Amino acid sequence: MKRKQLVLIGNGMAGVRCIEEILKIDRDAFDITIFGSEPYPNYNRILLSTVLQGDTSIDDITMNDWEWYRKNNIRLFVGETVVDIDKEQQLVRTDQGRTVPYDELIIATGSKPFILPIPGANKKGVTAFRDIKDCEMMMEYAKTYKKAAVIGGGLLGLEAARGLLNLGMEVDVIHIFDYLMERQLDPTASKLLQRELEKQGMNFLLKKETAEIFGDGRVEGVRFKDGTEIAADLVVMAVGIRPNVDLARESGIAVNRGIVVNDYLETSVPHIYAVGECAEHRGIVYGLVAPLYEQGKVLAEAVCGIKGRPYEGSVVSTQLKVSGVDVFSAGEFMDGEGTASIKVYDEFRGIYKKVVIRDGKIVGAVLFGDTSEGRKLLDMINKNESISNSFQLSFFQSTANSSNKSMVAAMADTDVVCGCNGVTKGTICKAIVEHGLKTVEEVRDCTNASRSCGGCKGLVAELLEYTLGEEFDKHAMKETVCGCTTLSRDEVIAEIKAKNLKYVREVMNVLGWKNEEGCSKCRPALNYYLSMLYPSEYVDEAESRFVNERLHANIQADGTYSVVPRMYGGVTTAEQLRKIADVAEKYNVPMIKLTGGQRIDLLGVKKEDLPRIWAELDMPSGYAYAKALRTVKTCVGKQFCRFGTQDSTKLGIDMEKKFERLNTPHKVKMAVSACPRNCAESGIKDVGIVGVDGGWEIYVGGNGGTHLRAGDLLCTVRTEEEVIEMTGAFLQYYRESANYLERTSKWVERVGLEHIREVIFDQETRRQLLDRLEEALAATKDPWKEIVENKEMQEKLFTSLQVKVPVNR
Ligand SMILES: Cc1cc2nc3c(=O)[nH]c(=O)nc-3n(C[C@H](O)[C@H](O)[C@H](O)COP(=O)(O)OP(=O)(O)OC[C@H]3O[C@@H](n4cnc5c(N)ncnc54)[C@H](O)[C@@H]3O)c2cc1C
Ligand SMILES: NC(=O)c1ccc[n+]([C@@H]2O[C@H](COP(=O)([O-])OP(=O)(O)OC[C@H]3O[C@@H](n4cnc5c(N)ncnc54)[C@H](O)[C@@H]3O)[C@@H](O)[C@H]2O)c1
Ligand code: SF4
Ligand code: FES
Repeated sequence: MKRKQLVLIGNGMAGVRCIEEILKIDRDAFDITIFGSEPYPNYNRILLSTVLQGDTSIDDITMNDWEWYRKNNIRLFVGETVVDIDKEQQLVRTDQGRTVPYDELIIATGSKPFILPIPGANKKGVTAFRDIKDCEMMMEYAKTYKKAAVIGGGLLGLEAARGLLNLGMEVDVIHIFDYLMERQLDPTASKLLQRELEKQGMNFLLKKETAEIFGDGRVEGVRFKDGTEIAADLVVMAVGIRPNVDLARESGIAVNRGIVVNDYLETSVPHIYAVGECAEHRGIVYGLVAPLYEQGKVLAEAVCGIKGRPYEGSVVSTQLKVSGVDVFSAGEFMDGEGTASIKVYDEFRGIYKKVVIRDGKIVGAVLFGDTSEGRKLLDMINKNESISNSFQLSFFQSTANSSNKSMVAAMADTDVVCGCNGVTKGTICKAIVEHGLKTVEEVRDCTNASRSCGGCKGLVAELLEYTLGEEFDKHAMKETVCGCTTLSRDEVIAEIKAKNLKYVREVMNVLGWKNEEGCSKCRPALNYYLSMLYPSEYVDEAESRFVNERLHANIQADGTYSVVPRMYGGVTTAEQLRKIADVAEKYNVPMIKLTGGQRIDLLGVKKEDLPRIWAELDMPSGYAYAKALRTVKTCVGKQFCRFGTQDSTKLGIDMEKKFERLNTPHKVKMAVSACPRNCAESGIKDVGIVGVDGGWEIYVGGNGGTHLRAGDLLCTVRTEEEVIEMTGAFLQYYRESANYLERTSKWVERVGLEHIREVIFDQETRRQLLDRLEEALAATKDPWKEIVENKEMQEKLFTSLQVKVPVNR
């Protein structure tokens, strides 16, 4: 039988979850096509706050990697926007001129951030906080600028403000009301929250209405309606969202605030459904994932022809993702006509709890300082439970004893543990026992619990401990390579050595990978570990690499690439500059830019032009895309600078020539300055060299990125040869003992400087490290040259159009 055509518009959290539910019901019912305007596979938008706060990286928030789409035979078009729905012919058209027919169509276009219509709102330096692009822009700005203003003291504004503080900025939060988060908190809880956030370093401007954002081209400040103003280099607008309904409205589908849907998520047009933040159900548009996932479940059944349980609306609860702050809010949290409330306020410990009661039933709650009862309260609201005397007693008692250690034991099987995904204690415990789950990641992959905001991870871990007893510690405390295995990095490496495994697939097969294809986390990691262990015999598996490394160029936001040729020590010649200029002119390169690492970057290059450009440049790859040595930045040094005590340029060039092309767990940046004035910024590099009288200081583990860290002084040596020797031993030890994707800054902190010193100061160990380093260096080749000389590789990599491999910067 011919499969029906299912099209999803919007590759976001709600739409893709609905597709997952459909696949669970009947994986063969549809040919599925998904369009997404953003250039990524489905990612966890919620965790952008965590990315900005520095607790996770953009690379780690992918929810469904490219492989998932491939395995489920889903045609995915990213960076492509649907611009028209022809409901008569049942077709969608995209901005790339593509036309796709549908039998069933799901609209999941989410929301657009609301941008205040005030003068200056389009200035450089003003951003919303909605997607990866916004998040990256803020992280980039924080490297250069100091003062941030966040407009909007709601959930998003406060999470953004915390992130910007973590990035080293001074943050003013501008809020229109006289207390924060008025949509979730009552004034008492809000004031406690404000006090806590002020302690963390936020500054609040309450009851302020923004009139204008001023600045000459770029943002310089914010002016208010009362005539006052503040300075700002970055302005983040977090004043709410608006459902993204233009496409539906223009296509003649009934739209109110959102796309109007019934209890089966059907719109006014047959065969067209809407789900997520773009949908309006019974007059309500939701902006949190829990209700959107509930909608997705009902819609999946409806699309598959099962008219089961209808969607009847949700009671929402929220928690703020700011460390050190526990706030919870659910349902009707403000006192009103016909309600009474119970309040507990422990001013000394900063704990406030309130439940709102109507007709003897709990209809809402606000908790601050101790949110352990949040889930229980939400459950009671959802189940319409009457308030009992025992509840009242426990409500008062738990303030005095707010430990939730024994909480999981006391929970009923029907109690919800993961609010975002609606997963109960009973479901989790059953899955742990039936599937032999041992880690939080395994529980997540099996039940979805903890897959969204991650706020329930602690409870899931406690449930594991409760269910597994002693067995838990052994497994769960260990960081596994990824969810495909229960083995840690060290265990995998030990097994590879012991069993003499030589290929990525072999490792996955022999070590019992749960997902036989692996995932975007483990495949590049295994590829690296194998190349590190067998440098001269291992054949690199390009398909296990991220797209940048596979194509030897950095993919840009618009799908073009950048080309950075190697310029040893940041030194160039007239001849090289002429070649670069010629190439840039011939291939219409839209931007030529100097990088922070003293290189020249040709931006906006078409993929198919890459091999010709490399051939014509005839310069080595600058590895600006790789987990390898990127650049050695140098200061002018004693040759020209009157303060210079050493020849930093020569040493920088020597170091770059020595270590170029060396594969490392993450990118490595170096710098050489010829005196402590440190013009090459040696203090914030993975390896930073500083000239001092009679020698060189070697600093390690510095980082100038999101996690700013000054390098630690490893040692002081006399000669350039010793610098290269110590650096080589340090790099090799890092290669051998760091986790894949662990920067030296994190690695040095994890293993400790003293330990690194003990290892590399020991002469015999150092000699062995250097021998292994030489073996690895001997096996490297310049990748650009290799491709220029190999027509088959050019054909395979640069002329086929669809390369869908993981992106990682
Ligand atoms: C920083 C941040 C933190 C958050 N934290 C939480 C939290 O802690 N808890 C919580 O529950 N919720 C949180 N949210 C809200 C949550 O992320 C959203 O509710 C959820 O992502 C909405 O899912 P959606 O699929 O409806 O929309 P989206 O995830 O926005 O997906 C819609 C997608 O459709 C694409 N699209 C739009 N129009 C078209 C078109 N015409 N053609 C093709 N593609 C199109 C968009 O580009 C977008 O990628 C947070 C949101 C942000 C921004
Ligand atoms: N932890 C979480 O659950 C979480 C975190 C981030 C975002 N989100 C979701 O993302 C969406 C967007 O969040 P949001 O905080 O932007 O929306 P929101 O509507 O919840 O809050 C916006 C806030 O901005 C304030 N505001 C409006 N106009 C203003 C102005 N001119 N000046 C100053 N303040 C003004 C409002 O009073 C309100 O408190 C929401 O759906 C939210 O639920 C949830
Ligand atoms: S670091 Fe010292 S030697 Fe190098 S350029 Fe700066 S002042 Fe001159
Ligand atoms: S509560 Fe958000 S992921 Fe479980």
